[in-house]
Amino acid sequence: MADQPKTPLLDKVHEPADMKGLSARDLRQLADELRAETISAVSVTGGHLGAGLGVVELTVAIHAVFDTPRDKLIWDVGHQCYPHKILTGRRGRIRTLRQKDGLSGFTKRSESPYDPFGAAHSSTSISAALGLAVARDLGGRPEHGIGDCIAVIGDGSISAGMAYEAMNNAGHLKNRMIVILNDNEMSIAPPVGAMSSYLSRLYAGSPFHEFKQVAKDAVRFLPPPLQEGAKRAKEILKQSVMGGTLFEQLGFSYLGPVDGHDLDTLVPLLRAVKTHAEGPVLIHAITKKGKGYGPAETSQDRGHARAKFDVVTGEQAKAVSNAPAYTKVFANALIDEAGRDDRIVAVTAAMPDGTGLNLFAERFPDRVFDVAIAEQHGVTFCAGLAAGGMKPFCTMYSTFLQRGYDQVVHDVAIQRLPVRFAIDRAGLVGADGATHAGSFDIAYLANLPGFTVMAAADEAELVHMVATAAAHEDGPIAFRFPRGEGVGVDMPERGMPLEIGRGRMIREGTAAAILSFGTRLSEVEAAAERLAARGIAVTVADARFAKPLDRELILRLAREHPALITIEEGAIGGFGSHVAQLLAEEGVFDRGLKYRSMVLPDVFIDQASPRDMYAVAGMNAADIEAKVLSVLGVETLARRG
Ligand SMILES: Cc1ncc(C[n+]2csc(CCOP(=O)(O)OP(=O)(O)O)c2C)c(N)n1
Ligand SMILES: CC(=O)[C@@H](O)[C@H](O)COP(=O)(O)O
Ligand SMILES: [Mg+2]
Repeated sequence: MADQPKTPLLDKVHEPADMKGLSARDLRQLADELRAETISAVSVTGGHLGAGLGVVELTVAIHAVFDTPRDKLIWDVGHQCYPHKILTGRRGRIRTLRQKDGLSGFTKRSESPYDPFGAAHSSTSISAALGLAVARDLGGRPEHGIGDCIAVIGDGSISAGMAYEAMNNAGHLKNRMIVILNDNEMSIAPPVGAMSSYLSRLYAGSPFHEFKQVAKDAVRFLPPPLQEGAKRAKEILKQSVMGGTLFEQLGFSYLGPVDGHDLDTLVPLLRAVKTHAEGPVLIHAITKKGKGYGPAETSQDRGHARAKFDVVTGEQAKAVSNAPAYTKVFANALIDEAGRDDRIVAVTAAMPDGTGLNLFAERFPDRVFDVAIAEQHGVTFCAGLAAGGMKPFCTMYSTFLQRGYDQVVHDVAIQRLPVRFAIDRAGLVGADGATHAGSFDIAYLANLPGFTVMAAADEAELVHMVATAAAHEDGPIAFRFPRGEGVGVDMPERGMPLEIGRGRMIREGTAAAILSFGTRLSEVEAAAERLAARGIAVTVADARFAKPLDRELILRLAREHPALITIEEGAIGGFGSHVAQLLAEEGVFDRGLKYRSMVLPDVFIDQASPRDMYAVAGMNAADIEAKVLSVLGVETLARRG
């Protein structure tokens, strides 16, 4: 009989409880519909596509077998959580993903009880799941009724040290918890490191296909359906012949590798684990990043991140700006410097493309190192490189450098080693929201003795700062620049080292002085134009350095103006705080200077466009104009947008 048209199932699944009665066939259909919905949604919103497509079956199986939200499901990184969000009551909002007032692109506690732990930075899920499991076993508050604790972590994310710290502890504590290793042999780029090779050997060396056959065969002899899961799963548990894996040595029961797309294997296996597991269990699932969508499966990054795209062709919407991206400007400047200095090497923590070091690698394949998701190691690796006479450029997003901060202090700053920190994604980054904001690096670096801290005001300045860093041997030096495109200034032929601790004048006025650190300068100049139209002439200067400060420039601005305003794309405790400290110590405030420091507000700002996020932060041109007017006591009409 011709296949009957299938009744859509996804429309009937508003929460995981609606999945409990579904047959194996239904679950397979639900997975197909969920995959299609994920592709459709991301084609409209843009975002992380490949990872979510790779866990569609895992998502269906976990929510079918376990009792979320009482059972706690924690997604590592969380970039793969869109199918999870669709199945957990957020399908109606899934097309608001990563937009102002929309759904977060990662898991988020405040968004849903099905998100028991937020993420976005990698390798935290096992620690969090273990914490929840121990809280459960200690009798945590009843309303927190905690059942099973399940961490889903990728092969890239399990390369980070924090994952081993967690497994080391889990194997010691022995509380029941479940780790699902989602092994798709991809990080953002192809994975690197011995761990990745080990996982491949586990997969290659296992009776994977016999394993599948055993699972399939077991179905034929199964007793009545109610015994289905238990019997088959016992077979599967017994078949896990991979004794002696690293994970078992750490105290985990290791199951797998299993086909992470085969629901007929996954569901009984998870049922068996749910019924029989004692202590920590690790299930090694083999999946495909981008699974089920050709343009993702066949792309180099397997569809890791996508702009809005045409579902049929996979064609992505193009960025409109014609100014060069800061990341590309940085990469080309570093390549230029490295062509003249063979001591220059570059280090990334699993972000070769995002940092532009993929371009550097094309020119200097032996002078770039991808240390995997291992920022702590990456920083101290650079310290070792510097101690060995090299000129290492530790190239990390501001937010991810946070992961290696003790290494910055202990291994770089105290030893005053000349590590160069190329800090990309400084300031507010847009769709990735609060977890990826580069808000704190000024504060956490400029307070370190011997550190030199710079911020590029535009793409030309960035070229000069790369040259300055390359030439700087007297201790560690950092330069920061934002995500996205430059302002379209003329570009220099080559970078020229800046005089350390020297800012630059942009325009002269008398009413007030605005001292900018970083790329808010373009907004400051726009504000100055608005003020000039009001007959208020302000001085504008670019500080270039948060450390060492340009004392002469700052004291002169303070002396020659009734008001001084600083601005930076960072939280309190950074550039403006250091200027205030200087002015206070020099007694300038005693002489009545009006001083204001414009910094990011003391809140975590949710995702929106960078412009909208800076509007929330009160740091666009209109806000700067208003700040000057208020400091000068000029009453204003309601502020124009
Ligand atoms: C601490 C940290 N460093 C870097 C990143 C950037 N990042 C996001 S996803 C990803 C790769 C994750 O690979 P894997 O865990 O295998 O997940 P997959 O994308 O393959 O599903 C990286 C490096 C991050 N989120 N957190
Ligand atoms: C999930 C994750 O952490 C990365 O994919 C990050 O979103 C990349 O950020 P950019 O898009 O700024 O490179
Ligand atoms: Mg992976």
